Amino acid sequence: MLFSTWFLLSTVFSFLVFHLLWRRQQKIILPECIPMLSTLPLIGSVHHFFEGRDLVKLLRKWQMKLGTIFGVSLFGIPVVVISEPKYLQKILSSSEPGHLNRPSLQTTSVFPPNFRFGLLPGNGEAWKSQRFVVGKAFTHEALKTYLPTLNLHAKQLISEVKSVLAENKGEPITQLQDLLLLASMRIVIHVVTGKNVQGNENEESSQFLKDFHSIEATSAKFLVSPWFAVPPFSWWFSKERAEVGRKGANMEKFFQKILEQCKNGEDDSSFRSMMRVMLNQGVCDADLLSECFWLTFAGNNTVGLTSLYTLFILALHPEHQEKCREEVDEVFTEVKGKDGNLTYEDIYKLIYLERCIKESQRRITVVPGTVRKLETPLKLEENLELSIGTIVLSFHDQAHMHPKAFPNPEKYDPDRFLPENIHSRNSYAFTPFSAGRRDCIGGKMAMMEMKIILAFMLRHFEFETLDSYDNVEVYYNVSMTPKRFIRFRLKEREHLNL
Ligand code: HEM
Repeated sequence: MLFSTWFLLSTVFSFLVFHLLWRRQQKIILPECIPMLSTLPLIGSVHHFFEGRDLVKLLRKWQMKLGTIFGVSLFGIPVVVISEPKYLQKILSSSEPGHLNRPSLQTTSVFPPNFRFGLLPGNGEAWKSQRFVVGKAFTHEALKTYLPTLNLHAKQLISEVKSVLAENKGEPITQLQDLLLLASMRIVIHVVTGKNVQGNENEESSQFLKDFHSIEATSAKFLVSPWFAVPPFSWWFSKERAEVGRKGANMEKFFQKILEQCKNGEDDSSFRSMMRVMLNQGVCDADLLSECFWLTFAGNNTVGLTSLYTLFILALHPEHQEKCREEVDEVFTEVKGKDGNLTYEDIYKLIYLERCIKESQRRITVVPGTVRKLETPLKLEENLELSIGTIVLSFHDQAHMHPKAFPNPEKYDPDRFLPENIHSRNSYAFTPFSAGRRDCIGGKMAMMEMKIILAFMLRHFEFETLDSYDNVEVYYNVSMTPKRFIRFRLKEREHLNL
């Protein structure tokens, strides 16, 4: 009896899935002139995903074979992958509401159910009004007020690196990645909530950090496979699902407590946290807490990893490292007498460092692609139009290696970002923070943060690495992450008497 019920249910279920996939496959087709990965009935090109486990490596391989625009079918859903700057411009510069939405697939379902609202997962009118609200926390005036916080955490990072060096007694160190990720996490939480969670003295905040890292790791595990295009069966039946729900509830309590303090005027009054900015504009508690989660999620790994790759690449190129350090030393010499804190004006003087960060972002693009789901057709050329329902994947990773925009793309050359060179190429050729109306809202803050972290690091240490471009494998884990820790050798600049 039990078996026959089970058999009947699974037959009906399989039929429904089959029917759904079949209908979907009939509906949307890509223009014929776009080269496609070969397809099989129902599953489309999904079998190709078994050629390797790293999504970005696969996309690079297919691009080599098919060109800077190609199509993939995921169970009948057409995906167009583009890395040609003129096509990136078409999708990213569009302000047409039907070109601004991200596909709401598995992406949100693998996160805690209480965190469904926010800029990152949001779409349509709700996204538009939230972008206006959150935008007020990212104006130049607001960014200036975050500077003492950024300096504070950069100094804390230096003392932590010094402790690690003392423990390692001259041996190479592998802890830079963890230390940079922790620093960028503390910064973003501090700026978002107004609360400093530095140090492990507070059990509540260290539990929060643990829960957050665990949710990041779980979401990465589920988001890196092609199954993201279909309802997340693997997620519904996973053991992680209940865990994520529980941790999400704890994290909400953590944010809620800070919100109560904020409402009672007990928050850090030296600047207006993002939480306060939202509160002042009347965002309801549930939405506000959810947005705090997404801002923290978007703004920690990205900054920590980009800082790590910049230090690694500067360690590979001592001549550029030295030029950055000369610039940093000059700025710090002038800084003396201002609590050793870098000001907004100081940061603007770090021009060569900024060029090196950008060139590092070009070589290793931490967010390799961005997606949109078309709700109105998109014209790429006079006779090339993508229809409603198509997913457009802007593959920034490969746009950054386009030889026309970046001749000899393997070469590390910060001068590519001299003003005259920037002006001579399509501005959509370099888009680490994406571009257009739905670009990274935190891009300017991230650049400011990275410049402060790296300026302090270069001021205090000289960097060498035991690794090379060839043996540091960076794989897609939502952000591009090193497969194993990069090995550094650091020399403290004691002679400066800092
Ligand atoms: C190096 C650091 C960072 C990189 C490389 C980066 C990159 C990106 C990219 C590529 C997007 C997708 C844009 C699109 O779909 O077109 C994005 C979105 C976003 N980022 Fe960042 N990001 C960084 C740091 C930050 C920081 C520090 C914050 C905030 C504290 C932040 C908050 C966001 C938010 C909220 C979105 C969603 C924007 C929207 O949909 O309106 N990011 N970021």
